[in-house]
Amino acid sequence: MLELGFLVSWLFFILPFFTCLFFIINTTSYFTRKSSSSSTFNFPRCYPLIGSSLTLIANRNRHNQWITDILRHSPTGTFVLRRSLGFRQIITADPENVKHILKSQFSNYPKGELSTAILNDFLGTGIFNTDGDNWKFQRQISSHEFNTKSLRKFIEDVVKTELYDRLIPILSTTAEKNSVLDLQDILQRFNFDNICKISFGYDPGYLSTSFQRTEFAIAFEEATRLSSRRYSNIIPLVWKLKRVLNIGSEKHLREATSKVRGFAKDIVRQKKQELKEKSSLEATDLLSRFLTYDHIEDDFVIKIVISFILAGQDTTSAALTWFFWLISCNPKVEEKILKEINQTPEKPGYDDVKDMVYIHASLCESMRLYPPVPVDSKEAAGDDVLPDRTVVKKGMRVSYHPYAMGRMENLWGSDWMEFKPERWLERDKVTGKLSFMAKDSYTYPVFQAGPRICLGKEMAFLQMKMIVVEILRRFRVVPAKQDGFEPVYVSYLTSKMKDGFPVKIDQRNSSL
Ligand code: HEM
Repeated sequence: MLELGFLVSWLFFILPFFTCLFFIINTTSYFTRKSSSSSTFNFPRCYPLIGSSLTLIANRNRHNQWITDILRHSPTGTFVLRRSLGFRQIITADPENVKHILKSQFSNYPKGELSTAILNDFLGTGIFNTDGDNWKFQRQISSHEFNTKSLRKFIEDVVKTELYDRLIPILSTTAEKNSVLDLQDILQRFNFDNICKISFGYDPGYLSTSFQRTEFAIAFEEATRLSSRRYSNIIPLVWKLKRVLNIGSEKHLREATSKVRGFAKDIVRQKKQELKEKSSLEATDLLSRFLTYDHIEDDFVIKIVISFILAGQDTTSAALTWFFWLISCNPKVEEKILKEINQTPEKPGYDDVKDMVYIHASLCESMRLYPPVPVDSKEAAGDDVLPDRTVVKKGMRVSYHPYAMGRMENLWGSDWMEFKPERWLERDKVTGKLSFMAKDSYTYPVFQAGPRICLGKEMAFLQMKMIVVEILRRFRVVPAKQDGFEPVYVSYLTSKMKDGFPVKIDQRNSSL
């Protein structure tokens, strides 16, 4: 009944709005900005009141690809997207602008109110969704989780157990039965177990032969998906209204977040008990580390830990899904990877994987084309001018676009569309040894850059390299859908392969 009442009142609002809109479109002139570099490319048309919303809606299923087309045709690599009601968003693929936003003028570009409001119900003021001193404090404590000692422990205890006890047996069975599995789903499960162990010291056992969906993981996925849906509302008022009325997606979001919180609360209670009983317990997970601080309330700790799970959850699985797809299309790269694997010990450790430059380069190259976080936005705290002379007004949303940046000819050359790990490598003329040549982090902001650069970058590489080595050493990953299968890149908060990545697993013979 409440929903019906809401719909009727909503229609009363929306019908006159769209009637006006139709009138405006048909009677007022619009302008189309044309690039000096391309006379054929049509920049989005912009109308009074609704801005470029029509083109935005028309491209909603290929948003990243559409923005990339625009940025590739913009003479400066920057574009001002006019949204509805006069709201403007600057989107850039210019490394100088990225450096300005993420480093030189860092304090002028916080996450801002719009973004934090969207994620507030789910993440509260956890590290991923806060600015200023609160962010600094959380970053400082969390960074202990990423020192060399912790990373070594992570590889030896967490990754290896998940790999040898769970992932490899599942892949072996799939190979024996000649069946098909969704590699994206498997990698997400792997990742979820890992990140829960790091954050909570708790193993949800999500990757298992039964492929059962645990309640916590389902609620977490749902909360992530529904929170990110708020970003795609052309008019933010819509989700805010639904939230107040507790209907539709907002009702589901409330249920999902309360399940996640309830679950996290139980774990905090158990962990506190554990810490009380074993006063000398070494704080090895993030939760224990925060709980050893006085005057921090449980609710605050819960928000930090949930933020952490979100930050590390789907990123490495997204990166690896696209990596294995690219490898299956590029047998020469696979050969070189196998050569590198052949030179490492049977069960490699932290130091072995750290030094694997060809795999490292292949992962970077794969994330250039398919970054796990395709776009990142800030909000201008004050008026400013970007290095390319784009004028920024206080309150504007300013975004940089790693997906588009990985596809810019001026940054990567005319062969930007090729998957070429060699562009990250240099061979020493005397020794013949390959070494990795990092790009500057503003040209390649896949992990963000500057003071807020991803805390888990090194951990992510270690984990991904370990998985690549141990999978490719034993198996060949073959897409189940052959002939002309073209996966589709979609993004929520992180990127995904639409409809998953169904694969067959072929056992390799032992000589590689
Ligand atoms: C391929 C894997 C990964 C990629 C591409 C990636 C990328 C990113 C990006 C783009 C951000 C900035 C987000 C923003 O502020 O809007 C970020 C932040 C962060 N990442 Fe990652 N990430 C990865 C893996 C991980 C892992 C495995 C962890 C933890 C175990 C992690 C922990 C964090 C944290 C805590 C932040 C917040 C840092 C801050 O705001 O100071 N990330 N990451």
